[in-house]
Amino acid sequence: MTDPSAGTGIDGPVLVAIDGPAGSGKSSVSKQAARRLGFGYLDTGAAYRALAWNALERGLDTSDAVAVIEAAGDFDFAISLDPDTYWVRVGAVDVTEAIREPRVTEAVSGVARVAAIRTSANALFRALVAGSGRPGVIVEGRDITTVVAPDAPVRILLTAAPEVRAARRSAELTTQDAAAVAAALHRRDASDSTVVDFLTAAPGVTVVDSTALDFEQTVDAVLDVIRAGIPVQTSQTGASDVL
Ligand SMILES: Nc1ncnc2c1ncn2[C@@H]1O[C@H](COP(=O)(O)OP(=O)(O)OP(=O)(O)O)[C@@H](O)[C@H]1O
Ligand SMILES: Nc1ccn([C@@H]2O[C@H](COP(=O)(O)O)[C@@H](O)[C@H]2O)c(=O)n1
Repeated sequence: MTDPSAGTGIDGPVLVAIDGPAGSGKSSVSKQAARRLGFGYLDTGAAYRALAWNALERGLDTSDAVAVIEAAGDFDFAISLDPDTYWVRVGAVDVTEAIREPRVTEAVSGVARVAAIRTSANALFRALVAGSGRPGVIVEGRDITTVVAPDAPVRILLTAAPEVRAARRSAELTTQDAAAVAAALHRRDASDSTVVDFLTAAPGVTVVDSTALDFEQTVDAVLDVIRAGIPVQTSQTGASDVL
């Protein structure tokens, strides 16, 4: 069930929803756009990754829904919404780097396919936005435009051609074989897209295709969509303008 006020900005921060496949630029572009707006930034994939990390640390089978639910039982998750100081913690452990390890990336889809986990995660995401203390939060993931915040005033599907996404990811992971990196990325998209649809834009969702754009051009394209969608008070007369 969705919170009827989620994303409207009436009772809390404005929510900007961004979805897209692996390597489309969701986290890097959202983080930079949030900085430019003074907004918070919420990386929802980090929650699924941290839970996968927790399960692996405990030696649990991440393809077993019962084991995954067990791992979620004492899961003490915390994340920064500050785009300038990003961190992720499980209990006292800083897992910001550890959740990017290939073993976690391989396991995360198994964790994310468990319906009970998704329900709890979505409630957590809405609570984090509501308590952010920011005028707005850019929330990125796979089902933000459709499930977490379908009523958000700005909803974007950020995409790029599969070979371009694979090349960008491969450029980050220079110690790994490029073909293996591309195969892992496409395998994860195939698995994740059986659970939620982030490859086609739902009605009302704006597509930003970064295939032919560089990073800054993509940030600007996303900011254009946000500014077009969010009216804010800019004068003491109460006149409405855009960011
Ligand atoms: N328009 C762009 N042009 C060039 N490089 C880009 C562009 N957008 C993003 N990148 C780079 O592509 C890589 C992947 O981006 P990022 O990690 O933000 O993707 P993502 O969608 O969050 O991926 P994942 O879902 O796997 O976490 C990063 O190195 C980022 O700097
Ligand atoms: N809204 C979301 C966000 C993420 N997932 C799952 O988490 C994995 C990691 O996400 P990244 O954005 O860090 O790559 C992703 O592969 C999905 O399995 C999700 O299901 N819903």
